[in-house]
Amino acid sequence: METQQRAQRTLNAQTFPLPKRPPIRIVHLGLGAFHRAHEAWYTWKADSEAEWGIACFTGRSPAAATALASQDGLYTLIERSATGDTFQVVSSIVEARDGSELARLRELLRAETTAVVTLTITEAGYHLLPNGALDLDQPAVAADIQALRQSEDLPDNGGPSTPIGRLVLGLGDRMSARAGEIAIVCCDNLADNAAATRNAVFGLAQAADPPLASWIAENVSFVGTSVDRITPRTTDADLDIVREYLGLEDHSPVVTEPFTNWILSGSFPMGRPAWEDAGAVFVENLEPYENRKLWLLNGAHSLLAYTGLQRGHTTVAEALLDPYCSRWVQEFWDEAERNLPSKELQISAYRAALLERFSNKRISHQLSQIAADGTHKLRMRALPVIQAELSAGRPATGAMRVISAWLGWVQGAETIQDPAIEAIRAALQQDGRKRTESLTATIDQQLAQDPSALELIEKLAGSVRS
Ligand SMILES: NC(=O)c1ccc[n+]([C@@H]2O[C@H](COP(=O)([O-])OP(=O)(O)OC[C@H]3O[C@@H](n4cnc5c(N)ncnc54)[C@H](O)[C@@H]3O)[C@@H](O)[C@H]2O)c1
Ligand SMILES: O=P(O)(O)OC[C@@H](O)[C@@H](O)[C@H](O)[C@H](O)CO
Repeated sequence: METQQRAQRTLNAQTFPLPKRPPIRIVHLGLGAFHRAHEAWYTWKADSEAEWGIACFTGRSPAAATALASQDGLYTLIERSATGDTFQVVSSIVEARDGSELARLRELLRAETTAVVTLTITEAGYHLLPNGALDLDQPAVAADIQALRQSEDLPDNGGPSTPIGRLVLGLGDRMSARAGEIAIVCCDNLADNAAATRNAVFGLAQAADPPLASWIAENVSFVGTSVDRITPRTTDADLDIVREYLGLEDHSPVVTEPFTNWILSGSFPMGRPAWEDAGAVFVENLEPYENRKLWLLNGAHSLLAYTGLQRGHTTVAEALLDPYCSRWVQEFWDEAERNLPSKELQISAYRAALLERFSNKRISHQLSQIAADGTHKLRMRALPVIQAELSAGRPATGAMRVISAWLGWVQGAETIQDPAIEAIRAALQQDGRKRTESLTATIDQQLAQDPSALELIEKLAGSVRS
C-alpha cells in the first residue's frame, strides 16, 4: 500500500533529497542513454562529485530533456547482469535542456567556470566525409555556415541546428568573452575521435568565421576517448521495474551492463573531474585500445546485426546463439586480432569477456538499433581490418562478410536509417555486379573498385542467408 502511494510521486529533488547539487562545469551535447550510463555515472561516482555538475542538451528532439528536467536531472541507473538488477540514483546532471535552447548554451560556454564540453551525438552527427573532412555540402552543414556568419544578429528561433554548429556558435561567444581555454571530449564510437571532432569543429569555424578557427586552434584541447558500456534503449518494462524498486515514478531510467570502460588521452587546460576514481584510465597512446574496442566489440556487433537480422534474430544474445553467426564472429575476430598487438592488449581475455557480455540475455540489445547508420560505422569497424588483411595478401573473408551482410540487409530491409540513404537508394535501382559495386562504394570507393573484393562480397552473401 505504501509503495502504491509513493508510486504516484515522481523521482525529483523533493522526493529524493540530496546534498547541495554541484556547480555546472561540464556541458554535454547529445542527451541520450549512453551519456547517462557512462560519463554522467563516472562524474557522479568520482570523489570530485560535489565540484562537477553537467548541463545536458539533446540533439534533435526535446523529449529526453523534458522528461529529465521534470525530475531535476535525477534518474535511476539499472545495472543489469545475467543474474539480476542493481539500482543507483545518479545526480551529476543538474540541468537538462533541448538542444535548440541556444541562449543557455551560449551563456554556459561564455562562463569561465565551464571547463569541459563532451559529446555523444552518434557517428553520423559529425557530418564527416569518408576522408575525415567536414562535408560542407551537406544541407544541414551549409545552413549552419550561413547561420554562423550572422551569429551577431540571429533571429529568435534561428541559429545553427547541428550539435557541431551550436558548439561552434558557443565557442565564438567564449572567444569574445575571453573566457579561456576549454577541453572538448568526444565520447562517440569514431576512429581517432579527437581528430574527427577537431575536423568537424575546426572545419565549420574555418568555413564560417576564420578568426574563430584560429582561436580554436590555440584554445581548444580535443581529447580522444575509447568508450565502452553496452546501453540499449530503455523499455516500458524497465519503468515498471524501477517503480517497483524505488516506489517512485522515474520517466528516464537507463539500463546498462555492469561492465564499463573509459580510456582517455589529451589535456584538460581548465581542469576535469577525477574520473579515474571511478575507473577511467588516462593514456598517452589511445589507438591500440580504440582499435581493439571498435573492431572487436563494435565490429562484431555490426556483423551480428546484419547477419542476425537476415536470419530472423532480434537481439545480440539471440544472434550469438546461432552457430553460424557465432562462427562468423570468431572468424572476423581472428582476422582483427592478427592486426592488433595481441599480447599487450590481452586479446584472448578480451574476446572471452565479450562473449560473456554479448550472451547476457537480460540485456535486450536490439540488432535493429545497431544496424542504423551502417555506411559510417562499417568504415571504422570492418574496413580497417579488410585493408590490413588485403595488404598482407590475405582475402579478409571474415571482415568482408560484415560488408557482404550489410549489402544483403539493405537489399531486404523495410526501413534504413543512414546518412547515405540517397546513394543507397540509387544503388538499389541497379542490378547484379553494378549494384554490388555501387552499394560497396557508399562505404568505400576503393573497395568498390577491387573486382576480387566484389566477387567475394557476392559469394559470401549467399552463405549469410542459407
Ligand atoms: N549505447 C551504447 O551502448 C553506446 C556505447 C558506447 C558509445 N556510444 C556512443 O554514443 C552514441 C549515442 O548512443 P545513445 O545510446 O546515447 O543513443 P540515443 O539515441 O539514446 O541518444 C543519441 C543522442 O544523439 C542525438 N542525435 C542522434 N542522431 C543525431 C544526429 N544525426 N545529429 C545530431 N544529434 C543526433 C539524439 O538526439 C540524442 O540526443 C552512439 O552513437 C555511440 O557513438 C553508445
Ligand atoms: O552506439 P552505436 O550506434 O555507435 O553502435 C551500436 C553498438 O555497437 C554500440 O552501442 C555498443 O553497444 C557500444 O559501443 C558498447 O560500448
